[in-house]
Amino acid sequence: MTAGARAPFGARLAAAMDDHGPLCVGIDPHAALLAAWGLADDAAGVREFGLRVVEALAGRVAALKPQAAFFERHGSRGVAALEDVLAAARAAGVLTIVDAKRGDIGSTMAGYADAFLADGSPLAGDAVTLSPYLGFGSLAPAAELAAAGGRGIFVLCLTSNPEGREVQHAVGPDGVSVAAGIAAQAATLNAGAEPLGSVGLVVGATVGDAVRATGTDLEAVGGPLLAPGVGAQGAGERELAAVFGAARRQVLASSSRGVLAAGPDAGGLRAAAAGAAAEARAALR
Ligand SMILES: O=c1ccn([C@@H]2O[C@H](COP(=O)(O)O)[C@@H](O)[C@H]2O)c(=O)[nH]1
Repeated sequence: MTAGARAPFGARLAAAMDDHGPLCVGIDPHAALLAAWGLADDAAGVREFGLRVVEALAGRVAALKPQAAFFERHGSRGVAALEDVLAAARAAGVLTIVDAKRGDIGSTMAGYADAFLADGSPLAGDAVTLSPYLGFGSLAPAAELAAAGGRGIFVLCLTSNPEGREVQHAVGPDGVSVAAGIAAQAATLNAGAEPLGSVGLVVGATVGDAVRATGTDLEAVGGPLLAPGVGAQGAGERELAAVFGAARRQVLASSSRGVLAAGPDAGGLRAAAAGAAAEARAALR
């Protein structure tokens, strides 16, 4: 599909969430999961793992989120496996968020943008996760390329791990927390976009009262909120509802191991994803 023909990512994601529920399933081929699925811990194993998840869940969940780290740990062949998984997802018509968490000075960010967001790149997904800790403005090349091609970005804001607080809760001389500042800059980029902008944030479902504590206005972001931490990290319906409050309709809950542990049987994966999607829908309606 050419860039001109592709609707904005935010609109495509909103439609997919309406159709399938607010759930993204991560493709995280951990060594332990590969063993449990009877696959080798090598590039062929992660490729087969990813292809099976795509085959089982395309058309049944709003998005899939391959975790680049588990492919990269197998070197160039692992990266080629990620390319194959992304190609299969593209062919199956399921949205992909490449969880790569890239961040660098602007001129290098342009390289990452070309890798993960350019038409024709074998590593391109529909969106990519980015780290704003070299300054939100350093992400501009990715935000611009994403917007031009109908793709999206998800910027780390309040991550699901407890260590994130030391950076994300820090308050600057203007009295604004790092997290709130990131959210405000995302809101500026999404201004006027309906029904959802294409600049999303990552806000873990495990963060407790961090949204309030940091003064982060998630509703004003106007973009999707990718919420990892569901399932294996302990968050469920109660946490999703409590963390996101009035911003709940923007939330795309994300679970990897919580669903993947039900594999390799496609029926098991589908049942686990359907259960997680139903829980997310109930929590976020
Ligand atoms: O704040 C964050 C940002 C990203 N992640 C990623 O999501 C999945 C979570 O996997 P589970 O098996 O569901 O715990 C993983 O790829 C993380 O790198 C996150 O957990 N928290």
